[in-house]
Amino acid sequence: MTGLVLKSTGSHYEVLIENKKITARLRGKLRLISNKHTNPVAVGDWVELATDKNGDYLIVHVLERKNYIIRRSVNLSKQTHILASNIDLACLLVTPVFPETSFGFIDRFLVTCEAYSIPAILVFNKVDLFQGDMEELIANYEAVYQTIGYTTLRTSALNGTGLEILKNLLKDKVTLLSGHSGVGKSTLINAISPGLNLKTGDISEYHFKGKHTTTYAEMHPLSFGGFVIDTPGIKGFGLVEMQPEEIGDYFPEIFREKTNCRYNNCLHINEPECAVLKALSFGKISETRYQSYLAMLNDEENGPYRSSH
Ligand SMILES: Nc1nc2c(ncn2[C@@H]2O[C@H](COP(=O)(O)OP(=O)(O)OP(=O)(O)O)[C@@H](O)[C@H]2O)c(=O)[nH]1
Ligand SMILES: [Zn+2]
Repeated sequence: MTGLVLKSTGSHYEVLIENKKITARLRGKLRLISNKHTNPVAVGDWVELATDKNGDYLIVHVLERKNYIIRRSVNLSKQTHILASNIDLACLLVTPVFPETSFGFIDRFLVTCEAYSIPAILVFNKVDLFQGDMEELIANYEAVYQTIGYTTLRTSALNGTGLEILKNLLKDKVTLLSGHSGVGKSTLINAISPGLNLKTGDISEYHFKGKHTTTYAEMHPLSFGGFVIDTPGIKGFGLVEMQPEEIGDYFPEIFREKTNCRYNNCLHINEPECAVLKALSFGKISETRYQSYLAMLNDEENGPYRSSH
C-alpha cells in the first residue's frame, strides 16, 4: 500500500493512507540508505508501507520524488536535511515588521525555489496593520517583485483580505508555506481551512524570546482540496551546492540580461560591458536584488566578490 507522509518526528511518521492517518516506523534498512541527507523520509514523500508481525506499519520504500527542498542541518555541518518534497507551489509569507522580513531573506527564498524549479509566490500578511508608512513599505516590496514577474498577494487572517484568492491559488496543490516565526502561517492556515485548529503563538512571545511554536514541518489536508506544508520558523535557507556562476541564473531578471554580457562567464561584478550592471544603472534591475545577489555570491567559499558599482 502507498501513503503520503504528513509529519516526521524523527522516529515516527504520520502517514495518510486513503484519508486515514496512521503512524509508521522506518524499516531498519531504509535508515542506512541515505548518508547524504539526515532524514531518509521527508514530509511530502509518497511511500510504500508494509505491516510487521504485530500489525504495526513500516515504511519500506520512498517513491521517486518530483522535487525536494533541502536545508543545511541545524548544526551547520556539511549534512543536509530534506525540508519537504513533491511541492507544487512555494508561498512565502512576508511582513515588513512584527516580524521584519528583509529583502535578503525573500531573495534567498526565491533563489532556492528557482534552483528547484518550484513556482513561488509572495504573500504580504497582516495587512490589517498596514497604514501610512507600512503601506508604503509594502508597496515598495510589491513593486520590486511584480516587475520581475512574481505573483504577490495581500492577506489578513484578521479581516479576511485576500483569503478567497489565496484559496484559489492553493486549491488541489501541495503548497510549502514559509516565513519567519510569527508572520502568521498557522493563523492563516486556520483561517482558510477551519477545523485544523493549528496552534498559534502570541505575538509578544515572538518579540521577546523569538519563540517557535512549530518545531517540525507538517503537512495539513486543506478542506477545499490540496495540502499545505507548514514549516517551522525558518532562520534562512542554505544555498546548498551552488556554484558562483549559477547564482545569477536564479534571479530571473539577471538571467534575462546576462546573454548580452561580453563574457559568458561574467559574474556581473565589475567586468567590462556587463549587461547586468548596465540594467542596474538604468534601474531595470533593482538595487536590493543586486545586493542580495552579491551577498549570495559572497556566501560561497570562493568569495569575497566586491562590486565597484
Ligand atoms: N494583526 C494581525 N495579526 C495576525 C495575523 N495573523 C496572525 N497574527 C498574529 O501573529 C502572531 C503569530 O501567528 P502564528 O500563526 O502563530 O505565526 P506562525 O508563522 O505560525 O509562527 P511559527 O509557528 O512560530 O512559525 C499571533 O499573535 C497571531 O494572532 C493577521 O492577519 N493580522
Ligand atoms: Zn555581466
